Amino acid sequence: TSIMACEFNGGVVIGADSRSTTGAYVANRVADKLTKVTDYIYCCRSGSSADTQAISDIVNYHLAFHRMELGTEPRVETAANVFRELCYNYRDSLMAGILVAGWDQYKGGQVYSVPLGGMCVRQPISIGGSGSSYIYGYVDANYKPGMDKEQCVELVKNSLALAMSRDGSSGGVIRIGVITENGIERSVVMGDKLPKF
Ligand SMILES: C#CCCCC(=O)N[C@@H](Cc1ccccc1)C(=O)N[C@@H](CC(C)C)B(O)O
Repeated sequence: TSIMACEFNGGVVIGADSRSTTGAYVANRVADKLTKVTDYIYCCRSGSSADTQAISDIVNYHLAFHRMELGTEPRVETAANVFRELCYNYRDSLMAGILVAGWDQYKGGQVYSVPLGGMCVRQPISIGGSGSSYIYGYVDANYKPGMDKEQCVELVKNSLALAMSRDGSSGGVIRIGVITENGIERSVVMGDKLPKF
């Protein structure tokens, strides 16, 4: 898996490849790793498909309940803390590297990384999954604070395309999500349209 999330003024851009593997076998070439938590909060999943599906279902349930009690949309930080609580408390039983990203009325666009051990840290830009190993240098060299939505989309597409070209566990299409106060706008970059380097 190759996943990425990037903050911009007014929202976040999330992206993922679409390959699910069992060893070298491609179990699914059109997997959807961008998973809804609330209308304004999504997560990018890497690691065990089963574990990350189970975790995101539980978080979705908790936040739906919290939203009813609260009477307004939950904070992105709250969603990240529910992921962290689960990923930390059951760290010996899980294989889940999750990026939590979304928009709320208090702090706008936010990205929180919840890697394998169950820590939680906010980052303006974050990458994850097996493919991320190949693009740390590219992301460090090309990320600048204060990028707008279009620049973030461009960086996410180029970064994931590079990771997908080198990582055998990543491939397929690039799924993109842009989350703002208006909700999410999804798009897909097909194999023949991937940025070529
Ligand atoms: C059996 C079976 C199907 C296993 C599917 C399955 O979880 N594949 C995993 C790799 C993995 C992990 C842990 C145990 C085994 C196999 C996979 O493709 N993970 C991708 C993300 C998920 C959300 C699709 B990515 O991280 O590469």
